[in-house]
Amino acid sequence: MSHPNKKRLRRSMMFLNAQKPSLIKDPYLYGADSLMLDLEDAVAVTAKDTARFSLYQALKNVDYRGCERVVRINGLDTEYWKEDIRCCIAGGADVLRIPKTEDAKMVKAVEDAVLAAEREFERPEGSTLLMAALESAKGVMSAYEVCTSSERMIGIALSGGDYTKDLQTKITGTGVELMGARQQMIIAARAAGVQCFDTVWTDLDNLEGFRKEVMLIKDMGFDGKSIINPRQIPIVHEVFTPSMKEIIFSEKVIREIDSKRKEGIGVFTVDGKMIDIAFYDGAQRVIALAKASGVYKGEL
Ligand SMILES: CC(C)(COP(=O)(O)OP(=O)(O)OC[C@H]1O[C@@H](n2cnc3c(N)ncnc32)[C@H](O)[C@@H]1OP(=O)(O)O)[C@@H](O)C(=O)NCCC(=O)NCCSC(=O)C[C@@](O)(CC(=O)O)C(=O)O
Ligand SMILES: [Mg+2]
Repeated sequence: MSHPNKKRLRRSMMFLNAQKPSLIKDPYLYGADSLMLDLEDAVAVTAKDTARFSLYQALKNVDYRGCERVVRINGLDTEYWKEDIRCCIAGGADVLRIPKTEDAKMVKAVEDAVLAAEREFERPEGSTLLMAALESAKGVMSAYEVCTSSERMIGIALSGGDYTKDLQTKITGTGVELMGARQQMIIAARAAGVQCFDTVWTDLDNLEGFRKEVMLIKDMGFDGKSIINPRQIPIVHEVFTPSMKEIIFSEKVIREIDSKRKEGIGVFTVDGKMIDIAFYDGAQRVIALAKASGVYKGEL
Protein backbone atom coordinates (compact mmCIF):
# COMPACT_ATOMS: atom_id res chain seq x y z
CA MET A 1 0.00 0.00 0.00
CA SER A 2 1.41 3.38 -0.93
CA HIS A 3 -0.33 6.44 0.47
CA PRO A 4 0.22 9.86 -1.17
CA ASN A 5 0.43 11.64 2.21
CA LYS A 6 2.89 9.32 3.92
CA LYS A 7 5.78 11.75 3.47
CA ARG A 8 4.00 15.10 3.38
CA LEU A 9 5.44 18.24 4.99
CA ARG A 10 5.20 17.96 8.79
CA ARG A 11 7.50 20.66 10.23
CA SER A 12 5.04 21.59 12.98
CA MET A 13 2.50 19.24 14.60
CA MET A 14 0.46 21.23 17.11
CA PHE A 15 -1.30 19.55 20.05
CA LEU A 16 -4.81 20.70 20.95
CA ASN A 17 -6.93 19.54 23.78
CA ALA A 18 -10.04 17.84 22.36
CA GLN A 19 -11.79 18.57 25.66
CA LYS A 20 -12.08 22.25 24.66
CA PRO A 21 -14.45 22.71 21.70
CA SER A 22 -13.21 26.30 21.24
CA LEU A 23 -9.66 25.07 20.65
CA ILE A 24 -10.54 22.50 18.00
CA LYS A 25 -12.94 24.71 16.04
CA ASP A 26 -10.67 26.86 13.86
CA PRO A 27 -7.01 26.23 14.82
CA TYR A 28 -6.04 25.76 11.15
CA LEU A 29 -5.90 29.60 11.08
CA TYR A 30 -2.52 29.45 12.86
CA GLY A 31 -0.94 27.61 9.90
CA ALA A 32 0.67 24.54 11.54
CA ASP A 33 1.38 21.74 9.05
CA SER A 34 -0.53 19.23 11.23
CA LEU A 35 -2.94 19.53 14.14
CA MET A 36 -2.85 16.85 16.83
CA LEU A 37 -6.24 16.66 18.50
CA ASP A 38 -5.56 15.06 21.85
CA LEU A 39 -7.76 12.51 23.59
CA GLU A 40 -4.97 11.30 25.88
CA ASP A 41 -3.10 13.16 28.63
CA ALA A 42 -4.50 16.66 28.00
CA VAL A 43 -8.00 15.32 28.65
CA ALA A 44 -9.10 14.63 32.22
CA VAL A 45 -10.33 11.08 32.91
CA THR A 46 -13.77 12.44 33.77
CA ALA A 47 -14.00 14.19 30.36
CA LYS A 48 -12.97 11.36 28.00
CA ASP A 49 -16.46 10.80 26.58
CA THR A 50 -17.27 14.48 26.04
CA ALA A 51 -13.84 15.09 24.45
CA ARG A 52 -14.41 12.18 22.06
CA PHE A 53 -17.84 13.55 21.14
CA SER A 54 -16.54 17.07 20.50
CA LEU A 55 -13.66 15.62 18.47
CA TYR A 56 -16.08 13.65 16.30
CA GLN A 57 -18.20 16.78 15.66
CA ALA A 58 -15.09 18.77 14.71
CA LEU A 59 -13.76 16.08 12.37
CA LYS A 60 -17.15 15.78 10.70
CA ASN A 61 -18.11 19.44 10.42
CA VAL A 62 -15.01 21.69 10.39
CA ASP A 63 -13.21 22.39 7.13
CA TYR A 64 -9.55 22.25 8.18
CA ARG A 65 -8.46 23.66 4.79
CA GLY A 66 -5.75 21.15 3.98
CA CYS A 67 -4.28 21.08 7.49
CA GLU A 68 -3.60 17.46 8.43
CA ARG A 69 -5.76 16.10 11.27
CA VAL A 70 -3.86 13.77 13.58
CA VAL A 71 -5.63 12.36 16.64
CA ARG A 72 -3.70 11.12 19.68
CA ILE A 73 -5.76 8.22 21.01
CA ASN A 74 -5.62 6.92 24.57
CA GLY A 75 -3.05 4.29 25.51
CA LEU A 76 -3.59 0.57 24.94
CA ASP A 77 -3.56 0.01 28.68
CA THR A 78 -6.81 2.00 29.03
CA GLU A 79 -10.47 1.22 28.41
CA TYR A 80 -10.78 4.11 25.91
CA TRP A 81 -8.58 3.38 22.90
CA LYS A 82 -10.90 1.10 20.91
CA GLU A 83 -13.79 3.58 21.05
CA ASP A 84 -11.33 6.41 20.26
CA ILE A 85 -10.38 4.59 17.07
CA ARG A 86 -14.02 4.02 16.01
CA CYS A 87 -14.73 7.71 16.57
CA CYS A 88 -11.62 8.83 14.64
CA ILE A 89 -12.40 6.63 11.64
CA ALA A 90 -16.10 7.56 11.64
CA GLY A 91 -15.06 11.24 11.68
CA GLY A 92 -12.40 10.78 8.98
CA ALA A 93 -9.12 11.53 10.83
CA ASP A 94 -6.02 11.47 8.62
CA VAL A 95 -3.52 9.99 11.09
CA LEU A 96 -3.72 8.30 14.51
CA ARG A 97 -0.89 8.91 16.96
CA ILE A 98 -0.37 5.92 19.25
CA PRO A 99 0.95 7.06 22.65
CA LYS A 100 3.45 5.16 24.78
CA THR A 101 4.32 2.70 22.03
CA GLU A 102 6.71 -0.01 23.16
CA ASP A 103 6.76 -2.62 20.38
CA ALA A 104 5.36 -3.76 17.04
CA LYS A 105 2.61 -5.79 18.76
CA MET A 106 0.97 -2.58 19.99
CA VAL A 107 1.01 -1.10 16.49
CA LYS A 108 -0.52 -4.31 15.08
CA ALA A 109 -3.34 -4.18 17.64
CA VAL A 110 -4.15 -0.61 16.58
CA GLU A 111 -3.85 -1.55 12.90
CA ASP A 112 -6.40 -4.39 13.35
CA ALA A 113 -8.86 -2.06 15.10
CA VAL A 114 -8.38 0.61 12.42
CA LEU A 115 -9.06 -1.85 9.61
CA ALA A 116 -12.20 -3.11 11.36
CA ALA A 117 -13.42 0.48 11.80
CA GLU A 118 -12.63 1.39 8.18
CA ARG A 119 -14.85 -1.53 7.15
CA GLU A 120 -17.57 -0.62 9.67
CA PHE A 121 -17.76 3.04 8.57
CA GLU A 122 -17.10 2.33 4.87
CA ARG A 123 -13.86 4.30 4.70
CA PRO A 124 -11.33 3.20 2.06
CA GLU A 125 -9.18 0.42 3.53
CA GLY A 126 -5.67 1.70 4.24
CA SER A 127 -6.68 5.37 4.13
CA THR A 128 -5.92 6.02 7.83
CA LEU A 129 -2.23 6.48 8.58
CA LEU A 130 -0.44 5.79 11.89
CA MET A 131 2.40 7.34 13.85
CA ALA A 132 3.91 6.11 17.11
CA ALA A 133 5.07 8.13 20.11
CA LEU A 134 8.01 6.55 21.95
CA GLU A 135 7.78 7.54 25.60
CA SER A 136 9.94 5.01 27.46
CA ALA A 137 13.38 3.41 27.38
CA LYS A 138 11.79 0.23 26.02
CA GLY A 139 9.98 2.17 23.30
CA VAL A 140 13.18 3.89 22.18
CA MET A 141 15.02 0.53 22.18
CA SER A 142 12.27 -0.80 19.84
CA ALA A 143 12.40 2.19 17.48
CA TYR A 144 13.28 0.27 14.30
CA GLU A 145 10.79 -2.54 14.97
CA VAL A 146 8.05 0.07 15.50
CA CYS A 147 9.02 2.00 12.35
CA THR A 148 8.71 -1.15 10.24
CA SER A 149 5.63 -2.61 11.96
CA SER A 150 2.96 -1.34 9.54
CA GLU A 151 2.55 -0.11 5.98
CA ARG A 152 0.44 2.68 7.47
CA MET A 153 3.30 4.04 9.60
CA ILE A 154 4.38 7.61 8.75
CA GLY A 155 6.94 7.89 11.53
CA ILE A 156 7.90 8.04 15.18
CA ALA A 157 7.83 10.90 17.69
CA LEU A 158 9.86 11.32 20.85
CA SER A 159 7.78 12.18 23.92
CA GLY A 160 10.23 13.77 26.29
CA GLY A 161 8.01 14.20 29.36
CA ASP A 162 7.14 10.55 29.82
CA TYR A 163 10.49 9.38 28.47
CA THR A 164 12.56 11.34 31.00
CA LYS A 165 10.27 10.11 33.78
CA ASP A 166 11.06 6.54 32.71
CA LEU A 167 14.77 7.35 32.49
CA GLN A 168 14.62 8.71 36.06
CA THR A 169 15.78 12.16 35.03
CA LYS A 170 14.01 15.38 33.98
CA ILE A 171 13.79 17.87 31.11
CA THR A 172 16.75 20.20 31.65
CA GLY A 173 16.41 22.49 28.63
CA THR A 174 19.93 21.58 27.47
CA GLY A 175 18.87 18.41 25.64
CA VAL A 176 21.55 16.28 27.32
CA GLU A 177 18.97 13.83 28.73
CA LEU A 178 17.37 13.34 25.28
CA MET A 179 20.57 12.97 23.25
CA GLY A 180 20.68 9.16 23.07
CA ALA A 181 16.98 8.76 22.27
CA ARG A 182 17.07 11.40 19.56
CA GLN A 183 20.10 9.81 17.93
CA GLN A 184 18.69 6.28 18.09
CA MET A 185 15.29 7.37 16.76
CA ILE A 186 16.54 9.34 13.77
CA ILE A 187 18.81 6.47 12.76
CA ALA A 188 15.94 3.95 13.09
CA ALA A 189 13.51 6.16 11.16
CA ARG A 190 15.93 6.73 8.29
CA ALA A 191 16.82 3.02 8.12
CA ALA A 192 13.09 2.26 7.85
CA GLY A 193 12.32 5.12 5.44
CA VAL A 194 9.81 6.91 7.70
CA GLN A 195 9.70 10.37 9.29
CA CYS A 196 10.97 11.37 12.73
CA PHE A 197 9.56 14.07 15.02
CA ASP A 198 10.92 15.69 18.14
CA THR A 199 9.17 16.21 21.47
CA VAL A 200 7.32 19.28 22.82
CA TRP A 201 9.05 22.27 24.47
CA THR A 202 7.05 23.23 27.55
CA ASP A 203 8.96 26.37 28.71
CA LEU A 204 6.54 28.52 26.69
CA ASP A 205 7.98 31.97 27.37
CA ASN A 206 11.59 30.91 26.66
CA LEU A 207 11.40 31.27 22.88
CA GLU A 208 15.19 31.65 22.48
CA GLY A 209 15.73 28.27 24.18
CA PHE A 210 13.02 26.85 21.95
CA ARG A 211 14.72 28.17 18.80
CA LYS A 212 18.05 26.61 19.84
CA GLU A 213 16.35 23.25 20.36
CA VAL A 214 14.60 23.45 16.95
CA MET A 215 17.94 24.24 15.26
CA LEU A 216 19.56 21.30 17.04
CA ILE A 217 16.96 18.75 15.99
CA LYS A 218 16.86 20.07 12.44
CA ASP A 219 20.63 19.57 12.20
CA MET A 220 20.21 16.04 13.62
CA GLY A 221 17.93 15.20 10.69
CA PHE A 222 14.44 15.37 12.21
CA ASP A 223 11.48 16.16 9.94
CA GLY A 224 9.66 18.34 12.46
CA LYS A 225 8.57 18.89 16.03
CA SER A 226 5.51 18.35 18.20
CA ILE A 227 4.45 21.73 19.58
CA ILE A 228 1.88 22.95 22.09
CA ASN A 229 1.27 26.63 21.32
CA PRO A 230 0.74 28.82 18.22
CA ARG A 231 3.65 31.07 19.27
CA GLN A 232 6.00 28.18 18.47
CA ILE A 233 4.86 27.75 14.84
CA PRO A 234 6.74 30.63 13.12
CA ILE A 235 10.03 29.62 14.77
CA VAL A 236 9.73 26.00 13.64
CA HIS A 237 8.77 27.02 10.12
CA GLU A 238 11.58 29.57 9.87
CA VAL A 239 14.21 27.04 10.99
CA PHE A 240 12.89 24.16 8.87
CA THR A 241 12.26 26.16 5.68
CA PRO A 242 15.41 26.40 3.52
CA SER A 243 16.89 29.91 3.32
CA MET A 244 17.44 31.62 -0.06
CA LYS A 245 21.20 31.08 0.40
CA GLU A 246 20.71 27.31 0.89
CA ILE A 247 18.34 27.14 -2.08
CA ILE A 248 20.73 28.93 -4.44
CA PHE A 249 23.69 26.81 -3.31
CA SER A 250 21.67 23.59 -3.75
CA GLU A 251 20.62 24.64 -7.25
CA LYS A 252 24.26 25.23 -8.16
CA VAL A 253 25.26 21.84 -6.73
CA ILE A 254 22.57 19.99 -8.71
CA ARG A 255 23.36 21.81 -11.96
CA GLU A 256 27.13 21.40 -11.56
CA ILE A 257 26.91 17.69 -10.73
CA ASP A 258 24.65 17.14 -13.78
CA SER A 259 26.99 19.01 -16.10
CA LYS A 260 30.32 17.72 -14.70
CA ARG A 261 29.02 14.15 -14.91
CA LYS A 262 28.65 14.59 -18.68
CA GLU A 263 32.26 15.82 -18.86
CA GLY A 264 33.46 12.79 -16.87
CA ILE A 265 34.48 14.89 -13.83
CA GLY A 266 33.58 13.41 -10.41
CA VAL A 267 34.91 15.95 -7.92
CA PHE A 268 35.07 19.75 -8.12
CA THR A 269 34.22 22.84 -6.04
CA VAL A 270 31.13 25.04 -5.77
CA ASP A 271 31.62 28.36 -3.92
CA GLY A 272 34.87 26.97 -2.50
CA LYS A 273 33.30 23.73 -1.17
CA MET A 274 34.30 20.29 -2.38
CA ILE A 275 31.38 18.60 -4.13
CA ASP A 276 30.92 15.07 -5.48
CA ILE A 277 27.95 12.77 -6.12
CA ALA A 278 27.42 12.22 -2.37
CA PHE A 279 26.01 15.78 -2.16
CA TYR A 280 23.37 15.28 -4.87
CA ASP A 281 20.53 13.82 -2.78
CA GLY A 282 21.00 16.41 -0.02
CA ALA A 283 20.73 19.26 -2.53
CA GLN A 284 17.63 17.66 -4.06
CA ARG A 285 16.13 17.37 -0.58
CA VAL A 286 16.64 21.11 0.07
CA ILE A 287 14.82 21.95 -3.19
CA ALA A 288 11.99 19.50 -2.41
CA LEU A 289 11.58 21.02 1.08
CA ALA A 290 11.62 24.55 -0.38
CA LYS A 291 8.91 23.54 -2.86
CA ALA A 292 6.78 21.87 -0.19
CA SER A 293 7.19 24.95 2.06
CA GLY A 294 6.02 27.22 -0.78
CA VAL A 295 9.21 29.31 -1.03
CA TYR A 296 10.80 27.90 -4.20
CA LYS A 297 10.78 30.24 -7.20
CA GLY A 298 13.36 28.49 -9.39
CA GLU A 299 13.05 26.10 -12.30
CA LEU A 300 14.41 22.78 -11.04
C1 LIG B 1 -0.02 25.44 27.28
C2 LIG B 1 -1.31 26.19 27.11
C3 LIG B 1 -2.30 25.79 28.23
C4 LIG B 1 -1.02 27.70 27.24
O1 LIG B 1 -2.23 28.38 27.02
P1 LIG B 1 -2.31 29.97 27.05
O2 LIG B 1 -3.70 30.36 26.81
O3 LIG B 1 -1.64 30.46 28.29
O4 LIG B 1 -1.40 30.38 25.80
P2 LIG B 1 -1.37 31.71 24.98
O5 LIG B 1 -0.09 31.74 24.27
O6 LIG B 1 -1.69 32.86 25.84
O7 LIG B 1 -2.54 31.54 23.92
C5 LIG B 1 -2.78 32.49 22.90
C6 LIG B 1 -3.95 32.10 22.05
O8 LIG B 1 -3.67 30.85 21.40
C7 LIG B 1 -4.65 29.87 21.77
N1 LIG B 1 -3.95 28.61 21.93
C8 LIG B 1 -3.04 28.29 22.88
N2 LIG B 1 -2.59 27.04 22.69
C9 LIG B 1 -3.24 26.57 21.60
C10 LIG B 1 -3.18 25.36 20.91
N3 LIG B 1 -2.40 24.34 21.32
N4 LIG B 1 -3.92 25.21 19.82
C11 LIG B 1 -4.74 26.21 19.40
N5 LIG B 1 -4.83 27.40 20.03
C12 LIG B 1 -4.08 27.55 21.11
C13 LIG B 1 -5.25 30.36 23.07
O9 LIG B 1 -6.54 29.83 23.25
C14 LIG B 1 -5.23 31.85 22.84
O10 LIG B 1 -6.31 32.19 21.99
P3 LIG B 1 -7.10 33.57 22.18
O11 LIG B 1 -7.68 33.52 23.57
O12 LIG B 1 -8.15 33.52 21.10
O13 LIG B 1 -6.09 34.65 21.99
C15 LIG B 1 -1.93 25.94 25.71
O14 LIG B 1 -1.07 26.43 24.76
C16 LIG B 1 -2.31 24.49 25.45
O15 LIG B 1 -3.31 24.01 25.93
N6 LIG B 1 -1.51 23.79 24.64
C17 LIG B 1 -1.72 22.39 24.31
C18 LIG B 1 -1.37 21.52 25.51
C19 LIG B 1 -1.54 20.06 25.21
O16 LIG B 1 -2.33 19.67 24.39
N7 LIG B 1 -0.75 19.20 25.91
C20 LIG B 1 -0.77 17.78 25.71
C21 LIG B 1 0.29 17.36 24.76
S1 LIG B 1 1.92 17.34 25.42
C22 LIG B 1 2.01 15.87 26.33
O17 LIG B 1 1.06 15.21 26.54
C23 LIG B 1 3.38 15.43 26.85
C24 LIG B 1 4.00 14.36 25.93
O18 LIG B 1 3.16 13.26 25.77
C25 LIG B 1 4.30 15.05 24.64
C26 LIG B 1 4.69 14.28 23.44
O19 LIG B 1 4.13 13.22 23.14
O20 LIG B 1 5.58 14.81 22.68
C27 LIG B 1 5.27 13.87 26.61
O21 LIG B 1 5.26 12.76 27.15
O22 LIG B 1 6.26 14.63 26.57
MG1 LIG C 1 3.35 11.67 27.06
